[in-house]
Amino acid sequence: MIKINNLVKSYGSLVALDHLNLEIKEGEIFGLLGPNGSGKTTAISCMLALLKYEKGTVEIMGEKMAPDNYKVKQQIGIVLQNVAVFDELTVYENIDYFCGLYVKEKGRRKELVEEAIHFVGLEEYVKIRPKKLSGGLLRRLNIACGIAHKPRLIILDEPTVAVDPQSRNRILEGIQELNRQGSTIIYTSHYMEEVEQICTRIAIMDHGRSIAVGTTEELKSMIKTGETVTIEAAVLEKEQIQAVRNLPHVFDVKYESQVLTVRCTGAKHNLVRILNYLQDENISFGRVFSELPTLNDVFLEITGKELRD
Ligand SMILES: Nc1ncnc2c1ncn2[C@@H]1O[C@H](COP(=O)(O)OP(=O)(O)OP(=O)(O)O)[C@@H](O)[C@H]1O
Repeated sequence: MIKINNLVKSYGSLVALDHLNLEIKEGEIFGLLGPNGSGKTTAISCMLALLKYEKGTVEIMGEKMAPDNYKVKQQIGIVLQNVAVFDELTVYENIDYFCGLYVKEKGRRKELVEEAIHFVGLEEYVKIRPKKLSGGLLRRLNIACGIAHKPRLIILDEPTVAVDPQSRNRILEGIQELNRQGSTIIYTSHYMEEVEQICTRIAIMDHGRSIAVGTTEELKSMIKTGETVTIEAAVLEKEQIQAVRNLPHVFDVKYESQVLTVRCTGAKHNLVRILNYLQDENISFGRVFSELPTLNDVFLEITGKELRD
Protein backbone atom coordinates (compact mmCIF):
# COMPACT_ATOMS: atom_id res chain seq x y z
CA MET A 1 0.00 0.00 0.00
CA ILE A 2 2.85 2.41 0.93
CA LYS A 3 6.58 2.25 0.33
CA ILE A 4 8.79 4.91 1.85
CA ASN A 5 12.39 4.77 0.78
CA ASN A 6 15.28 6.67 2.36
CA LEU A 7 13.27 9.79 3.13
CA VAL A 8 15.32 12.78 4.29
CA LYS A 9 13.69 16.00 5.47
CA SER A 10 15.39 18.88 7.29
CA TYR A 11 14.11 22.10 8.81
CA GLY A 12 17.21 24.30 8.46
CA SER A 13 19.97 22.45 10.27
CA LEU A 14 17.56 20.11 12.09
CA VAL A 15 17.24 16.72 10.42
CA ALA A 16 13.62 15.67 11.10
CA LEU A 17 13.65 12.55 8.90
CA ASP A 18 16.93 10.74 8.61
CA HIS A 19 16.71 8.13 5.83
CA LEU A 20 13.32 6.84 6.91
CA ASN A 21 12.27 3.50 5.43
CA LEU A 22 8.80 2.03 5.91
CA GLU A 23 6.53 -0.40 4.13
CA ILE A 24 2.84 -0.59 5.00
CA LYS A 25 0.66 -3.36 3.66
CA GLU A 26 -2.99 -3.27 2.66
CA GLY A 27 -5.31 -4.13 5.55
CA GLU A 28 -2.97 -3.15 8.35
CA ILE A 29 -3.52 -0.81 11.27
CA PHE A 30 0.03 0.44 11.20
CA GLY A 31 1.24 2.36 14.24
CA LEU A 32 3.94 5.01 14.13
CA LEU A 33 5.06 5.23 17.74
CA GLY A 34 7.67 7.66 18.97
CA PRO A 35 8.30 10.38 21.54
CA ASN A 36 7.42 14.01 20.81
CA GLY A 37 9.66 15.38 18.11
CA SER A 38 10.69 11.99 16.72
CA GLY A 39 9.37 12.90 13.26
CA LYS A 40 5.94 11.24 13.06
CA THR A 41 4.04 14.29 11.80
CA THR A 42 6.82 15.17 9.39
CA ALA A 43 6.75 11.60 8.04
CA ILE A 44 2.99 11.83 7.45
CA SER A 45 3.25 15.24 5.78
CA CYS A 46 6.03 14.08 3.46
CA MET A 47 4.19 10.85 2.70
CA LEU A 48 1.18 12.87 1.54
CA ALA A 49 3.34 15.30 -0.45
CA LEU A 50 2.16 18.15 1.80
CA LEU A 51 5.81 18.90 2.55
CA LYS A 52 8.81 18.89 0.27
CA TYR A 53 11.73 16.66 1.19
CA GLU A 54 15.36 16.55 0.11
CA LYS A 55 15.79 12.89 -0.63
CA GLY A 56 13.91 9.64 -1.01
CA THR A 57 10.74 8.34 -2.63
CA VAL A 58 7.16 7.68 -1.58
CA GLU A 59 4.93 5.26 -3.41
CA ILE A 60 1.26 4.94 -2.49
CA MET A 61 -1.06 2.35 -4.07
CA GLY A 62 1.61 1.60 -6.63
CA GLU A 63 2.03 5.22 -7.74
CA LYS A 64 4.65 7.82 -7.04
CA MET A 65 3.11 10.31 -4.62
CA ALA A 66 3.08 13.93 -5.77
CA PRO A 67 1.15 17.08 -4.74
CA ASP A 68 -1.03 16.81 -7.85
CA ASN A 69 -1.68 13.07 -7.75
CA TYR A 70 -5.40 13.53 -7.18
CA LYS A 71 -6.23 9.97 -8.21
CA VAL A 72 -4.35 8.68 -5.15
CA LYS A 73 -5.33 11.59 -2.89
CA GLN A 74 -9.02 10.84 -3.46
CA GLN A 75 -8.54 7.46 -1.88
CA ILE A 76 -6.90 8.83 1.25
CA GLY A 77 -8.62 10.19 4.36
CA ILE A 78 -6.51 12.45 6.53
CA VAL A 79 -7.10 13.38 10.15
CA LEU A 80 -4.35 15.74 11.19
CA GLN A 81 -3.33 16.77 14.68
CA ASN A 82 -4.74 20.27 14.44
CA VAL A 83 -8.51 20.26 14.12
CA ALA A 84 -9.34 21.74 10.71
CA VAL A 85 -13.06 22.51 10.47
CA PHE A 86 -15.09 25.60 9.53
CA ASP A 87 -16.41 27.56 12.52
CA GLU A 88 -19.26 29.06 10.52
CA LEU A 89 -20.63 25.67 9.43
CA THR A 90 -22.57 23.25 11.65
CA VAL A 91 -21.36 19.74 12.43
CA TYR A 92 -23.49 18.32 9.59
CA GLU A 93 -22.42 20.99 7.09
CA ASN A 94 -18.74 20.47 7.90
CA ILE A 95 -18.88 16.73 7.28
CA ASP A 96 -20.98 17.32 4.15
CA TYR A 97 -18.45 19.85 2.86
CA PHE A 98 -15.44 17.55 3.26
CA CYS A 99 -17.30 14.53 1.91
CA GLY A 100 -18.44 16.70 -1.02
CA LEU A 101 -14.81 17.19 -2.07
CA TYR A 102 -14.81 13.54 -3.13
CA VAL A 103 -18.46 12.51 -3.57
CA LYS A 104 -20.53 14.75 -5.85
CA GLU A 105 -23.73 12.69 -6.08
CA LYS A 106 -26.11 14.14 -3.45
CA GLY A 107 -28.04 11.01 -2.46
CA ARG A 108 -24.90 8.95 -1.91
CA ARG A 109 -23.28 11.83 -0.03
CA LYS A 110 -26.23 12.15 2.35
CA GLU A 111 -25.91 8.45 3.16
CA LEU A 112 -22.17 8.73 3.77
CA VAL A 113 -22.49 11.86 5.94
CA GLU A 114 -25.16 10.22 8.08
CA GLU A 115 -23.05 7.11 8.45
CA ALA A 116 -20.06 9.20 9.52
CA ILE A 117 -22.16 11.08 12.09
CA HIS A 118 -23.41 7.83 13.54
CA PHE A 119 -19.93 6.40 13.42
CA VAL A 120 -18.43 9.08 15.68
CA GLY A 121 -21.60 9.39 17.76
CA LEU A 122 -22.41 13.02 16.99
CA GLU A 123 -26.13 12.52 16.24
CA GLU A 124 -27.18 14.95 18.97
CA TYR A 125 -24.88 17.68 17.73
CA VAL A 126 -25.56 17.89 13.99
CA LYS A 127 -26.91 21.44 14.16
CA ILE A 128 -24.24 22.73 16.53
CA ARG A 129 -21.28 24.85 15.43
CA PRO A 130 -17.77 23.57 16.29
CA LYS A 131 -17.04 26.35 18.82
CA LYS A 132 -19.72 24.92 21.13
CA LEU A 133 -18.25 21.40 21.12
CA SER A 134 -15.94 20.05 23.84
CA GLY A 135 -12.39 19.06 22.86
CA GLY A 136 -13.31 15.38 22.56
CA LEU A 137 -16.39 16.03 20.42
CA LEU A 138 -14.40 18.39 18.21
CA ARG A 139 -11.83 15.67 17.59
CA ARG A 140 -14.64 13.28 16.70
CA LEU A 141 -15.94 15.84 14.20
CA ASN A 142 -12.44 16.17 12.78
CA ILE A 143 -12.35 12.40 12.30
CA ALA A 144 -15.80 12.30 10.68
CA CYS A 145 -14.68 14.97 8.17
CA GLY A 146 -11.62 12.90 7.26
CA ILE A 147 -13.30 9.52 6.85
CA ALA A 148 -16.85 10.19 5.59
CA HIS A 149 -15.96 9.40 1.95
CA LYS A 150 -14.79 5.88 2.98
CA PRO A 151 -11.23 6.12 1.77
CA ARG A 152 -9.04 3.07 1.13
CA LEU A 153 -6.27 4.54 3.26
CA ILE A 154 -6.85 6.55 6.45
CA ILE A 155 -4.08 8.46 8.17
CA LEU A 156 -4.64 9.68 11.71
CA ASP A 157 -2.05 11.85 13.41
CA GLU A 158 -2.39 11.67 17.22
CA PRO A 159 -6.21 11.74 17.14
CA THR A 160 -6.58 11.19 20.88
CA VAL A 161 -4.36 13.95 22.26
CA ALA A 162 -6.26 15.96 24.92
CA VAL A 163 -9.34 13.77 24.58
CA ASP A 164 -11.47 12.49 27.50
CA PRO A 165 -11.41 8.71 28.10
CA GLN A 166 -14.93 8.19 26.71
CA SER A 167 -14.14 9.90 23.41
CA ARG A 168 -10.77 8.16 23.31
CA ASN A 169 -12.36 4.71 23.53
CA ARG A 170 -14.95 5.66 20.96
CA ILE A 171 -12.18 6.83 18.61
CA LEU A 172 -10.08 3.69 19.10
CA GLU A 173 -13.06 1.39 18.55
CA GLY A 174 -14.02 3.45 15.50
CA ILE A 175 -10.57 3.02 13.99
CA GLN A 176 -10.78 -0.74 14.38
CA GLU A 177 -14.23 -0.74 12.80
CA LEU A 178 -12.99 1.28 9.81
CA ASN A 179 -10.23 -1.26 9.39
CA ARG A 180 -12.73 -4.14 9.53
CA GLN A 181 -14.71 -2.36 6.81
CA GLY A 182 -11.63 -2.50 4.58
CA SER A 183 -9.55 0.64 5.16
CA THR A 184 -5.83 0.45 5.74
CA ILE A 185 -4.93 2.67 8.70
CA ILE A 186 -1.82 4.58 9.67
CA TYR A 187 -1.95 5.78 13.23
CA THR A 188 0.63 7.97 14.95
CA SER A 189 0.81 8.30 18.69
CA HIS A 190 3.15 8.67 21.60
CA TYR A 191 0.81 6.61 23.78
CA MET A 192 2.21 3.11 23.67
CA GLU A 193 -0.86 1.58 25.33
CA GLU A 194 -3.08 2.79 22.49
CA VAL A 195 -0.74 1.61 19.80
CA GLU A 196 -0.45 -1.76 21.52
CA GLN A 197 -4.23 -2.01 21.80
CA ILE A 198 -5.19 -1.41 18.17
CA CYS A 199 -2.19 -1.72 15.83
CA THR A 200 -1.44 -4.88 13.91
CA ARG A 201 2.14 -3.73 13.20
CA ILE A 202 4.22 -0.96 14.71
CA ALA A 203 7.25 1.09 13.72
CA ILE A 204 9.04 2.70 16.64
CA MET A 205 10.55 6.03 15.64
CA ASP A 206 13.35 8.03 17.19
CA HIS A 207 15.29 10.96 15.71
CA GLY A 208 13.59 10.67 12.32
CA ARG A 209 14.36 7.00 11.87
CA SER A 210 12.39 3.84 12.24
CA ILE A 211 14.42 1.95 14.83
CA ALA A 212 12.32 -1.23 15.06
CA VAL A 213 9.35 -2.62 13.12
CA GLY A 214 7.09 -5.58 13.85
CA THR A 215 4.00 -6.82 15.63
CA THR A 216 3.90 -6.13 19.37
CA GLU A 217 5.04 -9.69 20.03
CA GLU A 218 7.87 -9.46 17.49
CA LEU A 219 9.09 -6.18 18.99
CA LYS A 220 9.04 -7.59 22.50
CA SER A 221 10.87 -10.72 21.44
CA MET A 222 13.69 -8.57 20.02
CA ILE A 223 14.75 -7.51 23.51
CA LYS A 224 16.37 -9.12 26.51
CA THR A 225 13.74 -8.05 29.06
CA GLY A 226 11.30 -10.86 29.83
CA GLU A 227 10.03 -9.45 33.10
CA THR A 228 10.48 -6.31 35.17
CA VAL A 229 10.14 -6.63 38.91
CA THR A 230 9.52 -3.46 40.89
CA ILE A 231 9.75 -3.38 44.66
CA GLU A 232 8.67 -0.24 46.49
CA ALA A 233 9.93 1.12 49.79
CA ALA A 234 12.84 -1.30 49.96
CA VAL A 235 15.78 -0.31 52.16
CA LEU A 236 18.96 -1.77 50.68
CA GLU A 237 22.69 -1.42 51.19
CA LYS A 238 25.09 -1.21 48.25
CA GLU A 239 26.26 -4.80 48.74
CA GLN A 240 22.69 -6.04 48.76
CA ILE A 241 21.92 -4.27 45.48
CA GLN A 242 25.00 -5.96 44.02
CA ALA A 243 23.77 -9.30 45.35
CA VAL A 244 20.41 -8.79 43.56
CA ARG A 245 22.37 -7.97 40.42
CA ASN A 246 24.15 -11.31 40.76
CA LEU A 247 20.95 -13.37 40.98
CA PRO A 248 20.34 -15.68 38.01
CA HIS A 249 18.59 -14.14 34.95
CA VAL A 250 18.96 -10.58 36.31
CA PHE A 251 20.65 -8.24 33.85
CA ASP A 252 19.82 -4.74 35.07
CA VAL A 253 19.13 -3.30 38.53
CA LYS A 254 18.12 0.26 39.36
CA TYR A 255 17.67 1.57 42.88
CA GLU A 256 16.24 5.08 43.18
CA SER A 257 14.19 6.72 45.93
CA GLN A 258 13.90 3.34 47.69
CA VAL A 259 12.36 1.74 44.59
CA LEU A 260 14.19 -1.32 43.32
CA THR A 261 13.65 -2.11 39.63
CA VAL A 262 15.02 -5.42 38.45
CA ARG A 263 15.02 -6.41 34.79
CA CYS A 264 15.24 -10.12 34.14
CA THR A 265 15.37 -12.24 31.03
CA GLY A 266 12.36 -14.47 30.40
CA ALA A 267 12.70 -17.27 32.99
CA LYS A 268 10.59 -18.99 35.60
CA HIS A 269 10.50 -17.87 39.24
CA ASN A 270 12.33 -14.53 38.84
CA LEU A 271 10.03 -12.83 41.31
CA VAL A 272 10.22 -15.62 43.88
CA ARG A 273 14.01 -15.65 43.70
CA ILE A 274 14.25 -11.91 44.34
CA LEU A 275 11.72 -11.94 47.18
CA ASN A 276 13.42 -14.93 48.81
CA TYR A 277 16.69 -13.05 48.77
CA LEU A 278 15.11 -9.95 50.38
CA GLN A 279 13.46 -12.09 53.05
CA ASP A 280 16.68 -14.02 53.78
CA GLU A 281 18.41 -10.69 54.31
CA ASN A 282 15.55 -9.37 56.48
CA ILE A 283 15.04 -6.45 54.11
CA SER A 284 11.68 -4.75 54.59
CA PHE A 285 9.73 -3.67 51.51
CA GLY A 286 6.34 -2.34 50.43
CA ARG A 287 4.34 -3.13 47.29
CA VAL A 288 5.71 -5.50 44.67
CA PHE A 289 4.92 -5.58 40.92
CA SER A 290 5.94 -7.92 38.17
CA GLU A 291 5.34 -6.75 34.61
CA LEU A 292 5.78 -8.38 31.24
CA PRO A 293 7.80 -6.31 28.75
CA THR A 294 6.09 -3.25 27.29
CA LEU A 295 6.87 -1.25 24.17
CA ASN A 296 8.59 1.16 26.52
CA ASP A 297 11.06 -1.63 27.38
CA VAL A 298 11.69 -2.12 23.67
CA PHE A 299 12.36 1.60 23.28
CA LEU A 300 14.47 1.72 26.43
CA GLU A 301 16.68 -1.18 25.39
CA ILE A 302 17.23 0.16 21.89
CA THR A 303 17.69 3.86 22.69
CA GLY A 304 18.65 3.90 26.38
CA LYS A 305 15.82 6.31 27.19
CA GLU A 306 12.15 6.16 28.15
CA LEU A 307 9.40 6.46 25.58
CA ARG A 308 7.01 7.86 28.15
CA ASP A 309 6.76 11.66 28.47
N1 LIG B 1 7.88 23.69 10.70
C1 LIG B 1 8.93 23.34 11.42
N2 LIG B 1 10.01 24.13 11.52
C2 LIG B 1 11.10 23.75 12.22
N3 LIG B 1 11.22 22.59 12.90
C3 LIG B 1 10.17 21.75 12.86
C4 LIG B 1 8.97 22.08 12.13
N4 LIG B 1 8.11 21.04 12.26
C5 LIG B 1 8.72 20.12 13.05
N5 LIG B 1 9.96 20.54 13.41
C6 LIG B 1 10.93 19.78 14.22
O1 LIG B 1 11.17 18.54 13.58
C7 LIG B 1 11.27 17.49 14.52
C8 LIG B 1 10.21 16.45 14.22
O2 LIG B 1 8.93 17.03 14.49
P1 LIG B 1 7.56 16.27 14.24
O3 LIG B 1 6.46 17.23 14.56
O4 LIG B 1 7.57 15.63 12.91
O5 LIG B 1 7.63 15.14 15.37
P2 LIG B 1 6.47 14.30 16.01
O6 LIG B 1 7.06 12.96 16.30
O7 LIG B 1 5.28 14.34 15.16
O8 LIG B 1 6.22 15.06 17.36
P3 LIG B 1 4.83 15.39 18.08
O9 LIG B 1 4.41 14.11 18.73
O10 LIG B 1 5.24 16.42 19.08
O11 LIG B 1 3.89 15.90 17.06
C9 LIG B 1 11.13 18.12 15.89
O12 LIG B 1 12.42 18.36 16.40
C10 LIG B 1 10.42 19.43 15.60
O13 LIG B 1 10.76 20.42 16.56
